[in-house]
Amino acid sequence: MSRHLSAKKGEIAERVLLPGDPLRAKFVAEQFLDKAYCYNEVRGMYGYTGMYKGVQVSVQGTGMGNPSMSIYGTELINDYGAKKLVRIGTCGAMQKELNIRDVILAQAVSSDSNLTEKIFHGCNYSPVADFSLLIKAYQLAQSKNVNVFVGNIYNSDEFYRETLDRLHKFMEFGVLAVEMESTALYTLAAKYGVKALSILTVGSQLLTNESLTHEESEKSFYEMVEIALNTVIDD
Ligand SMILES: O=P(O)(O)O[C@H]1O[C@H](CO)[C@@H](O)[C@H]1O
Ligand SMILES: O=c1cc[nH]c(=O)[nH]1
Repeated sequence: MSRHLSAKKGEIAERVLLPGDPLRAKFVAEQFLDKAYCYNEVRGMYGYTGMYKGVQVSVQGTGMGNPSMSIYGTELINDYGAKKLVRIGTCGAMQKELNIRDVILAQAVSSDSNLTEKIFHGCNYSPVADFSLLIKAYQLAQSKNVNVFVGNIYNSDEFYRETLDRLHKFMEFGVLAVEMESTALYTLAAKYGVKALSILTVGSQLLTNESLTHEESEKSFYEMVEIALNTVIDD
């Protein structure tokens, strides 16, 4: 057991998928994993372990935002020995060529969070994806003809913003999309010497105000989840 997870030692796999929404964890376990069992219900943050193509994989909800991701990520790595962590999230698209349901691989993360400044004594730090996971996910996406984009994303501590100025500045510099957990994930992975990648499905297009409903969202994750699972089981 850890502070926020009730799994016993050995109940969580070294390969873990990380959706923000705990119900997405349940959905992935039910739709994609064999012999899945729920190892965590603490705070309703569901976590499951099962088998995918004969390999043990876990899927753990992380909640929203860097602080919540930091808690679950730290415990998964430190208390349970997670080695490959792949976020399966949603994001808001910030470039016009991106459409709802497109898939983004977050190569690098820009942020308005001061999480890394605190760690690095006021200096900038660039959280980046693990290259071996990134290239594998990209090749899988290409082989399945998924509309995939690779690049810089915007990690934010705000969902509802006082001003759109910062968002527009990131758009101007080609940043693909906004989400709320990848700074914490990539920075933790670097700290502990494990592998991490964020794969995101476009759930809303900020330039047109189009967005998926909750019901539509669930069905839109198949491509992202298949890419994530096949990436994480690869050695
Ligand atoms: O769909 P998830 O993985 O939660 O990701 C995105 O959705 C949430 C905001 O609605 C934030 O957590 C953001 O990062
Ligand atoms: O974090 C997020 C996710 C989707 N859309 C946003 O505007 N922000």
